[in-house]
Amino acid sequence: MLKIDNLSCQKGYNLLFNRLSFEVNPGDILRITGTNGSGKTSLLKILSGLDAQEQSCVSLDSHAVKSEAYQEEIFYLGHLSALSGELSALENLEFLTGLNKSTNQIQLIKALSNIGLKGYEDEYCAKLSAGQKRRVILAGLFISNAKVWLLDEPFTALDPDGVAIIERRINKHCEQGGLCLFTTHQSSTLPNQKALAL
Ligand SMILES: Nc1ncnc2c1ncn2[C@@H]1O[C@H](COP(=O)(O)OP(=O)(O)OP(=O)(O)O)[C@@H](O)[C@H]1O
Repeated sequence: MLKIDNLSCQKGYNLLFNRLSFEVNPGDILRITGTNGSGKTSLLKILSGLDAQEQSCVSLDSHAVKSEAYQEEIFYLGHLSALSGELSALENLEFLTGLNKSTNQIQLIKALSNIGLKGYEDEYCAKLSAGQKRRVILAGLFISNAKVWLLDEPFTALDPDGVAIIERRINKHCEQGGLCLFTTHQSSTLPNQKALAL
C-alpha cells in the first residue's frame, strides 16, 4: 500500500496542498486532477522521490521514499520526455531499462514494436515526433517490473490508438495487483478509477 499521511507542499509563498492524506492499494487506479499550477506534478515528484526534501509522510509498504525497496517499485513518467536526442530509440530504451537486468535486446525490440515503433529502433530520438518519443518511454514503462506507476499526463501527444494502448496497459497492470496514479486534463474511459482533486 502507498500511504500518504499529512503531506504538505509549499513552493515559494504558495501552499499547494496542506496535510494531504490518502492511500492507494494494490489494484487501484487514482486519477489526479486540478487546474494548471495546482500541484499535480509536484505531488507525483514527491511520490517518486525526485523532490529534494526527505518526505517521512510517504511510504510504500512501510518503506520510506528514498529507500532502495521503495525506489525499486516506482516508475515515474514525467511531463517532458527524458530521452537523449543523440541516441536511437533502442539505445534510449536500453538506458531507461538499464537497471532491469532481466531484459535483453530482443525484448526491447519487441516492446518498441508493441507500442507501434517497429522500424524506428535505430532512428535518433531527435528525429521522432512528440508522440513517438512518448511511446519510447511508454515501452520502458511496460517492460519495467515496477509495481507503482506514477504517470504525469501520460496521454499528452498520443493519438487515439496510443491512448487506447496505455489505458489497456494501465488496466492490466492494476488487475494484476499494480498501482497507478496519473494526472490528466483529458477525459479518460478507464473503469473503476478513483479520483483526487487538488
Ligand atoms: N521548483 C520550483 N520552484 C518554485 N515554484 C515551483 C517549482 N516547481 C513548481 N513550482 C510552482 O508550483 C506550482 C505547481 O506546479 P505543478 O507543476 O506542480 O502544477 P501542476 O498542477 O502539475 O500544473 P499543470 O496542470 O500546469 O501541469 C506552480 O505555481 C509552479 O510555478
